[in-house]
Amino acid sequence: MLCADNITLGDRLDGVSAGIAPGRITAICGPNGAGKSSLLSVLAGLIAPDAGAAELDTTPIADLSPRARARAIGYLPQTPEVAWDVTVETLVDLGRLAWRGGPLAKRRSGGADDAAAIETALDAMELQDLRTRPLSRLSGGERSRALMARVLAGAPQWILADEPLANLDLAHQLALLRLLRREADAARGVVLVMHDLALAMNHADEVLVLDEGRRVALGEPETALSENVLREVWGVDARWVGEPGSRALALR
Ligand SMILES: Nc1ncnc2c1ncn2[C@@H]1O[C@H](COP(=O)(O)OP(=O)(O)OP(=O)(O)O)[C@@H](O)[C@H]1O
Repeated sequence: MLCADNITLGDRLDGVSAGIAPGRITAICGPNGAGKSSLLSVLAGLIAPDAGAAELDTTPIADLSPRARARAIGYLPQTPEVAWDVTVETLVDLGRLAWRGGPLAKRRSGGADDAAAIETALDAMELQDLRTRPLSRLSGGERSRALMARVLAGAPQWILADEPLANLDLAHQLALLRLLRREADAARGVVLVMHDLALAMNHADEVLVLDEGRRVALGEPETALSENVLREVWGVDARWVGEPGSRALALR
């Protein structure tokens, strides 16, 4: 269980509590500036809150060693930028760092587990043809897929991804959603910041809605993203059409 316990962070988050279970896809939704990325960063252990705590299976995330945290939680940032212009396969290889022990020389070249995890991640994100390409010569969506492959290569127990679908075309969006569903079915935790409310409605098991740093709703998509919530939080008058699982938003 990944828990936000009364998290406060400046004027970005105001006493947010939420228990997130593994084996499910949880979407974090809300308007621009609502605090979604801030909460995801706190849950990933990248930002220390001013008050409250993020906990993984009752252990404060701040108490985990960097290596234990990196093995448990894979984090995909919102912006697909990378400091070094490495190749796709080098980037994905970096996702294995937390699994390499021993002296530096050994850490530089991975073993069979590393190689298998890297190949699986490259396959999953359809990056084999681009593996030797430097990141500076990729499109935005390709770079996003490479960053997601780095997360997958680490085989984390939890995947925390900030708008992982934003730069992807429709086919790659659906492929990634299928992959994340398989991860959840394998009892891993999947937490996604999502702006596309129809994708959240149709693919998430649970939705946490934030507004102005506060939790507004947490529950099944049909409840957390009800037409009332859309009106109150987003100020949008819309109705859900279609069947559960294939809902679309119609503006009034
Ligand atoms: N590093 C920072 N220091 C201080 N305030 C920040 C920082 N990053 C973001 N903020 C502010 O905190 C609030 C929440 O930002 P956050 O990025 O968490 O929102 P978000 O819900 O992810 O928004 P978006 O949908 O635009 O990505 C915003 O008002 C933002 O201006």
